[in-house]
Amino acid sequence: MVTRIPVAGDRPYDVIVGRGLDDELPSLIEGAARVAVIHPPTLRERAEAVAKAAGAGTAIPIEVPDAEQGKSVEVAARCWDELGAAGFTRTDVVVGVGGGATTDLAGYVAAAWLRGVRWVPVSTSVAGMVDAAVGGKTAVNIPAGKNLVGAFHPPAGVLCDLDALDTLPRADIAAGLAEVVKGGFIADPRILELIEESPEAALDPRGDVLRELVERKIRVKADVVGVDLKESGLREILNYGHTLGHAIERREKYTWKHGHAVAVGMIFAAELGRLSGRLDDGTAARHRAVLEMLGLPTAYPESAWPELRDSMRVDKKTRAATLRFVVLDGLAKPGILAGPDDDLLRRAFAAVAR
Ligand SMILES: NC(=O)c1ccc[n+]([C@@H]2O[C@H](COP(=O)([O-])OP(=O)(O)OC[C@H]3O[C@@H](n4cnc5c(N)ncnc54)[C@H](O)[C@@H]3O)[C@@H](O)[C@H]2O)c1
Ligand SMILES: O=C(O)C(=O)C[C@@H](O)[C@H](O)[C@H](O)COP(=O)(O)O
Ligand SMILES: [Zn+2]
Repeated sequence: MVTRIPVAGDRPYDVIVGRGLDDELPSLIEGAARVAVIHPPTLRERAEAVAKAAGAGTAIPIEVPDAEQGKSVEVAARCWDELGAAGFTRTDVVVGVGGGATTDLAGYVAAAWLRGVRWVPVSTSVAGMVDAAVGGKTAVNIPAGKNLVGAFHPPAGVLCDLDALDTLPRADIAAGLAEVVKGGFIADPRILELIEESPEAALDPRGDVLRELVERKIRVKADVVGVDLKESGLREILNYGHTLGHAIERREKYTWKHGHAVAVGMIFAAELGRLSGRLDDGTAARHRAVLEMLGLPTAYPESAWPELRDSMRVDKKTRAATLRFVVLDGLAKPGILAGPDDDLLRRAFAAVAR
């Protein structure tokens, strides 16, 4: 069974979820003479299969470092050199095969090449399928922070082949579920119930529960990015837990999984909402409970606070000197908390400090 989830916008596209989806690729790359297949070493075989499925176009395999190591200006520049050497034109297509880090890189390579060529994420991780591959946010990291250089560049279509999850380590399935939990708190509480009913089923890559969670979270994201691609308002809700999360990732030099940092960041954000009188105690406590069920981290060293506090200044939601956080006014009622004072921030951090 194949599910097609439409994403609206100037150039609408589908997120395709199912098993054995390689036959879907040719229609997404129609008219391309060249197809650059950007992938990390862990997914070389999968990338070869995708290159074969691309059919008529000449495949240009581009192997990049794994995970966040690949999300750099230097790696992007190497990809552009390879596109230049291959004579890559505006009718050619970039395909990213991998998790969220690889598809963020591939999308950015496509966004900047000739000022924007088509791209297709073939997503192979939970975080990639439910979040990174959908919505056209592409980026690389720089020393000043996470995703600080990038572009909004929607894909031509997204392939989420659930068979890929068979080889995804359990820790990465759980980390991807942190983004699914985010979708539960900001928009679709049924997601939380499904995980609470059976965390084991949620983590099983062959089961129906994980598929339902993946599809539900994609719908949450599609509904938001379909009306606010460039994050001029509504889209900010997808950043729940990310203000602190990105600061943790930067402090850990990107050795922490993104979903782990977002898990800690969501508990902090829930506490910010609670302490500012906007979120009830029960919903705040539910954050820790559901994230713990999935084995996700819920604490971070207390001594890191001054550095994290500084790092949060470069968050993209900041306006002038005013820090802005996504908080909840109740379950599935996201809002913005602008300019909380330092004492409130520190007290909220106490909820995760160890
Ligand atoms: N653009 C967006 O809107 C958006 C949304 C969410 C996350 N992100 C980004 O996505 C990244 C996190 O995503 P991620 O967790 O997928 O990261 P990732 O790409 O680093 O993948 C995690 C690990 O899983 C491995 N992997 C991926 N698929 C596999 C498979 N099928 N089998 C075996 N191993 C596999 C990768 O090689 C890597 O080691 C972060 O960089 C985050 O900033 C972007
Ligand atoms: O799509 C969005 O918008 C998000 O914020 C989704 C996040 O899960 C994702 O990690 C995104 O890359 C963060 O964006 P950033 O603008 O804070 O870098
Ligand atoms: Zn994220």
